Amino acid sequence: MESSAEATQRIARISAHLLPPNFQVLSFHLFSIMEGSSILRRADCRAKGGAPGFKVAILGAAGGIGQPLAMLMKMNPLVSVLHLYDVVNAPGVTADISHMDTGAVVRGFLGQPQLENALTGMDLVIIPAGVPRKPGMTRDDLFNINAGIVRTLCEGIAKCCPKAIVNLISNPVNSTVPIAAEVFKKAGMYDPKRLLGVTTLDVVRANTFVAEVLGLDPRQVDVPVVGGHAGVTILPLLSQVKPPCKSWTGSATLSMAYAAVKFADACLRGLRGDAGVVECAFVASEVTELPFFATKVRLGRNGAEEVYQLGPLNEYERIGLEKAKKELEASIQKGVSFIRK
Ligand SMILES: NC(=O)c1ccc[n+]([C@@H]2O[C@H](COP(=O)([O-])OP(=O)(O)OC[C@H]3O[C@@H](n4cnc5c(N)ncnc54)[C@H](O)[C@@H]3O)[C@@H](O)[C@H]2O)c1
Ligand SMILES: O=C(O)C[C@H](O)C(=O)O
Repeated sequence: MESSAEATQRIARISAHLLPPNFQVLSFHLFSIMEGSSILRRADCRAKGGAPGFKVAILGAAGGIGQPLAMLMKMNPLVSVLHLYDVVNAPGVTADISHMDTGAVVRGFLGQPQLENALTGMDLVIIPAGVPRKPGMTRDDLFNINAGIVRTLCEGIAKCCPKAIVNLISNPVNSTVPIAAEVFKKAGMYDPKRLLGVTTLDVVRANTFVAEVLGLDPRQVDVPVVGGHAGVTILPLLSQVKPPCKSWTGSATLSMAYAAVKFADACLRGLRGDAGVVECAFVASEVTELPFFATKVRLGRNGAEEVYQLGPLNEYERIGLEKAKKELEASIQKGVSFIRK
């Protein structure tokens, strides 16, 4: 094993050659920023000496969502360490992202044997791992493959970072969140506040569409989207749009990465202790008779510290709510049975 003095000398040697022709040499070394390499220990030093921040892992980091999500999290000043895990292509994505001259230290982890190292010590785990829909499929069609993937990843979280906040993106969210909850219950570490299904894309879309209709900047618009994340369970409460108004394919990856970062950033601000951080999320809930439901939640040091009520609904929304609850109940049950069976 290389000593830290030797590592320092080696890095100094590399730095001395920081001229364009020598970028090949530098790249060679940077491309070894995978677990177990000597560069990793340098990364550890930077993490300790660098600006304080949170440790974040992305599981499924080489995918359509994972890659732009990793890029955006590397740009987030609240992140000090970024772990990128996938069953394919993690080394290449890690090398690529690590070249960005922002503060977060990036480390890559490839395949199941490295899952535990990827998760150990993490404050926030974001999960976009699993298969996406193809044309003609429903999100529920993904259940058979993604349920097993989410179970395995959550078993790792239960073992290695049981206090982490979990942002679950993998579809069908209406079932994968209950699956995660059951895995955590089995492991005896379930904290409902720390498990959040990411429904931010629905909010981001609703804000954008409503802003377009109203001729506003989407950043000025706030549309609560409640229920769940599939078909009729996605219920935008247009009667509660702010500012108030009188009228009114394949799988997303880039807008989803944006939405995931928006939500993850809110979780990190909550962890930091910022006041008044509120987002919609699919969480354990008593707002309806169902055990999970998406509404606005207040994010704090412990995750979803307060789950808000639905507020007044108009007639159209009340009918939508009943339809949403019926489908949601079946999806939740399906997830629970997958683990309890
Ligand atoms: N919650 C939402 O709003 C929302 C929005 C868009 C997509 N999604 C869902 O997110 C998931 C990912 O979508 P995508 O477009 O990035 O898919 P993708 O196929 O491009 O990427 C998925 C990644 O997961 C990895 N993966 C597969 N099995 C894994 C395992 N066991 N451990 C770790 N990584 C594993 C794959 O190697 C791949 O890199 C899909 O289920 C999709 O339906 C959710
Ligand atoms: O629709 C999908 O399959 C992906 C995602 O859930 C979305 O809302 O775009």
